[in-house]
Amino acid sequence: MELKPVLRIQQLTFEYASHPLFRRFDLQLDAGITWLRGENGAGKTTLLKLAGGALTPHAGSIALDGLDIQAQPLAYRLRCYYCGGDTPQLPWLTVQEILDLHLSLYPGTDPALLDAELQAFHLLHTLDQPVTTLSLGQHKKMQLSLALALPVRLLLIDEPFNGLDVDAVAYLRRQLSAPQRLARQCILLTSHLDPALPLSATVQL
Ligand SMILES: Nc1ncnc2c1ncn2[C@@H]1O[C@H](COP(=O)(O)OP(=O)(O)OP(=O)(O)O)[C@@H](O)[C@H]1O
Repeated sequence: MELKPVLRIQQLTFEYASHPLFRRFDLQLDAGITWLRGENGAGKTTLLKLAGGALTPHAGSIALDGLDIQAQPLAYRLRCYYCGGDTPQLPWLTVQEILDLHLSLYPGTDPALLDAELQAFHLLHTLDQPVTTLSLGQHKKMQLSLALALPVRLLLIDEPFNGLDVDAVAYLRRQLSAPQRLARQCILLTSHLDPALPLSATVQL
């Protein structure tokens, strides 16, 4: 019996006004980690945003476990999380409020697991701070805590190790390499350096 890919991108076309980036682009990913490589400007972040539903394809289809991103956008997005390291989109919220928002957006998340991730990243003392007062590295750690705790099928992580301190890099590497995680999750990550993780595939743009 043929196994269906977790993520299936078919005939994807997307361009910014001045940049045709993807023309009839195909990609199929199974569970495990895929390293997305490419020079600056190749379109790595754009592809993560397309797969995460933050950008809409101009043509073609993207499906996660058979759920089409355009036909079933809510069901699709419940199954994926995009960790982009961007600045906060709701800057008036505290860290705790951002986390609570995600807990309600993603039913089935174990709050104790999220707490454990926050503890491992030394963020528990920041919960009552406005999210804008986090340092860049702390903000990344907050997003990564969510990435590790949310029960999603597809994890999209832009440059996971950029800006992290040495302990956090080691911790993240251990968590991403856990065999139970690799068996159930499809993780697509970008990195200019070898991520030193157990990879299922490498995709060069
Ligand atoms: N909002 C936008 N409007 C217009 N062009 C954009 C926009 N965002 C990105 N681009 C362009 O699209 C191209 C791909 O950008 P993208 O951020 O996806 O590249 P990348 O491979 O992630 O690069 P890097 O390795 O530098 O992070 C670049 O040429 C960039 O200038």
